[in-house]
Amino acid sequence: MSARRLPATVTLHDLALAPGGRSVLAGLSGRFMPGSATAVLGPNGVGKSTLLAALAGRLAPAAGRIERAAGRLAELTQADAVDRRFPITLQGYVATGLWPLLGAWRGIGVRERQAIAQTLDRLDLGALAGTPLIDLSAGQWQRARLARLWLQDAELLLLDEPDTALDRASSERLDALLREALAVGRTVVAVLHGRHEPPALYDEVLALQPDPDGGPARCRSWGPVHAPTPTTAPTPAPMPSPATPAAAWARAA
Ligand SMILES: Nc1ncnc2c1ncn2[C@@H]1O[C@H](COP(=O)(O)OP(=O)(O)OP(=O)(O)O)[C@@H](O)[C@H]1O
Repeated sequence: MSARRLPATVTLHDLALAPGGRSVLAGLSGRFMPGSATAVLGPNGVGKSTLLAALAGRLAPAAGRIERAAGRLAELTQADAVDRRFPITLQGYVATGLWPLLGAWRGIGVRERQAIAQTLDRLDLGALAGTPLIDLSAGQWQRARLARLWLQDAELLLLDEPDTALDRASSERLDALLREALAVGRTVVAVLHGRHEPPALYDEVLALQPDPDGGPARCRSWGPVHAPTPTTAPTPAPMPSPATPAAAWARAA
């Protein structure tokens, strides 16, 4: 992964989203900073994937706006959103991740072949390079999708359930890749369905909560996973409310 001069910063300004005309999310304001990994948490149907669709530019805001400063994006949609009956090998599929970098007319050269081979190795897919997509297990397919995402070398990584179907070893490989991306200033936003606490590599949590009156969901909290340690605190005061956004979400669930 190459370092880039133009990191991606994404700012939400009073964002409202209404897929299919249904008001799902409203009043969302905040910023995803370069080098940060944000976990988007919240109960089923609250609008996590909808938010990701908007960040990816697949869904226009119903109100407010999304400001994206520089950088390219790569997106991992939910696993079942892609039809893999298309007759192509795993390697051929992963190689399509290079299209945004190569443009329509440049062919794949030696350097690109090396990048593909290295990426397949990093996700333990080298032995499966010639396998048709349809023959992959769920976990192998998820790793193939991650390999394609990784090859895109994008500044903003949008991930919907990145650890779906991954065993422990594969999850660790994914974490290593994401840590590498964060170390060179990439911005990671991941929807983590059914989780109350994000894995360790996430440093920010955006927790969404449904509206009790049936209106659009809103932001419950958005901030660092670990609250800053006070430098001078002789007597710890009782905490009436949760200390971290993740704790807030866990308490609400
Ligand atoms: N195109 C659409 N038309 C109408 N409603 C939609 C559309 N897309 C999403 N929704 C609705 O928006 C709400 C939020 O869906 P979304 O998939 O974003 O939730 P989620 O938080 O990702 O849920 P889960 O954790 O179950 O995947 C749901 O009620 C869903 O039915």
